[in-house]
Amino acid sequence: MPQENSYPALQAEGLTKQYGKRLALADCNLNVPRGRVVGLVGPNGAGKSTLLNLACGLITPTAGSLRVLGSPPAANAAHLAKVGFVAQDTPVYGTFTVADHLRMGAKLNPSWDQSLADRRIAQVGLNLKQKAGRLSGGQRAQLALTIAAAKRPELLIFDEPAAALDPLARDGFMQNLMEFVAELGASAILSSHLLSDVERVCDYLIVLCASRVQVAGEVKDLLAQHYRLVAPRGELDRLPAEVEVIRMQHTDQYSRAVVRVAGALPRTPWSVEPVSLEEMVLSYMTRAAGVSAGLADAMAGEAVR
Ligand SMILES: Nc1ncnc2c1ncn2[C@@H]1O[C@H](COP(=O)(O)OP(=O)(O)OP(=O)(O)O)[C@@H](O)[C@H]1O
Repeated sequence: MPQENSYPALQAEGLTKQYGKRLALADCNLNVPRGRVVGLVGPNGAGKSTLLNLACGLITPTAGSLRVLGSPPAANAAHLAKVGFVAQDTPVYGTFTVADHLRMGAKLNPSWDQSLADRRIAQVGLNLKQKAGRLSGGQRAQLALTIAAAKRPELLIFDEPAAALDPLARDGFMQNLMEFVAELGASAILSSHLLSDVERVCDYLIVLCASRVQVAGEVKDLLAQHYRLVAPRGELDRLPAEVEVIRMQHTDQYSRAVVRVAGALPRTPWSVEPVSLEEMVLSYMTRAAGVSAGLADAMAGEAVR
């Protein structure tokens, strides 16, 4: 039997979720190691919340399997204590004070760390006597993060944690999140539309589009495997088989391709440039959306360099 610590944070095989006839997640395979901060990105309706809700055991799969920290989601009380979840709307009890929330957290969680909770509440300047219903969106998010972290979970799951926050509050929230993860020695998964946040805090990436995992892996490995090729128009039409074209764009004179190569890029006479995380993610999203790159670029008024 492998040691419990050797289990991945998240392992999905053929994971599928349908709501009635609507397919929200289709045949997803994932193997996310522990100790990572995972960015889950994808357009609206891609299936991100569905995947996170499955991981928390709030909903069950239609087919396939999912293991979280080596067990089925929410397998038992001990497993529930290992996972901290902050839902999309950072729900709090409006008539409860901040102190009430901490007391409730302490009662419900056997591994509750009161000193961590007190310290964080003081750091982010929350008033213990204030009713949670009167907190701003950013303060609510900080309270929800504090409660999730004071459980001292092994895995923190956030569904768009910073969506409602202004840039300054978001910056502080992301900083706090990184500190928590480092302090707890935990793994974290956060869904986000904000690729700059993902770039800043995540070392593992999952791109989910049209209900399917388009690409997943360590950010540094993915960035090392993707390139932008620029060549006279038409010259990129016959690339070697080991070069996977993720996105191709054309102008009258030039072609530009974002490609993935598992090993070394074969020698080419063309311009080879690194891609940013944003360009890589957008390339997968465009491919998944089945949008003709030329049409999309024409609509966006984008010029090929
Ligand atoms: N409870 C539900 N009942 C029926 N359909 C649902 C339900 N929840 C989600 N869906 C559908 O499943 C698909 C995936 O939704 P999901 O909320 O997982 O996407 P998402 O990537 O989190 O989107 P967003 O970025 O907009 O939050 C969508 O088509 C959505 O309409």
